[in-house]
Amino acid sequence: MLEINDIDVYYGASQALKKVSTRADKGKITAVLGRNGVGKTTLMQCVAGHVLPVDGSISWQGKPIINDPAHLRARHGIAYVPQGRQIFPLLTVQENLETGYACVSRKHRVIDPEIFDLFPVLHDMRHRRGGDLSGGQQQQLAIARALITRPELLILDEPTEGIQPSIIKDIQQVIAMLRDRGDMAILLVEQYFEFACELADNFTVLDRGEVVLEGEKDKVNLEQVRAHIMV
Ligand SMILES: Nc1ncnc2c1ncn2[C@@H]1O[C@H](COP(=O)(O)OP(=O)(O)OP(=O)(O)O)[C@@H](O)[C@H]1O
Repeated sequence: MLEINDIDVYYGASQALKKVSTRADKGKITAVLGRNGVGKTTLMQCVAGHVLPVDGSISWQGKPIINDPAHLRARHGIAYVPQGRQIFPLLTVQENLETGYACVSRKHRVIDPEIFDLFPVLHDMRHRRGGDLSGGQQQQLAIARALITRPELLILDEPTEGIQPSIIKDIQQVIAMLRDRGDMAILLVEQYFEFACELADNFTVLDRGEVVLEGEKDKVNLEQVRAHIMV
């Protein structure tokens, strides 16, 4: 579904990604792992359309998208939950969710009750401001906002960062459930090895902008994967 081949990215003279390739398939989770600053977010931003590689290709559902702007990719089913969540603190939970409407046709501009089934706390807090939510609740809101767009590719950039363990478990269950539905590909950036390991079907491990390990979970050496993300 999503295929990334040999992409190179530069920030000025500094090369952030070197010939990076990976893929994401329907009903599967590809975990992108690596230490701080190795290029994980840059890779996600290339898929979402916020960073333009100088070389290589990205195709989504068989079509090249590298020149498509971010809003078009969102309309074509690619949803990005950025690192740090980036919810709107002064908008209510309901209004934050409604910002996702921009990517969908008029008839789909409703909040699917399933979203509140997945995240009941958001229903209870729907009239509260986003900024009043805990970090974990904000992460749930950011994922829910992405789901409003009915994505077929969900990009999650470090969803466990700064979140208390009980909510991490809830988020893990939701991500597993979305995968198991079988109609969505998921790209998951993580530094928390156990979380990634429980969820991943495939791994892509980056180090200094390069893929140093990749493969299906039952074929890669998990201790090697772990070693690459230990500080
Ligand atoms: N906008 C930018 N301008 C210049 N350099 C950048 C920019 N964004 C990222 N970088 C640099 O590119 C490299 C990769 O950064 P990136 O954020 O993609 O890594 P990461 O693996 O996601 O790190 P983290 O886990 O800390 O989020 C780093 O050296 C970073 O300093």
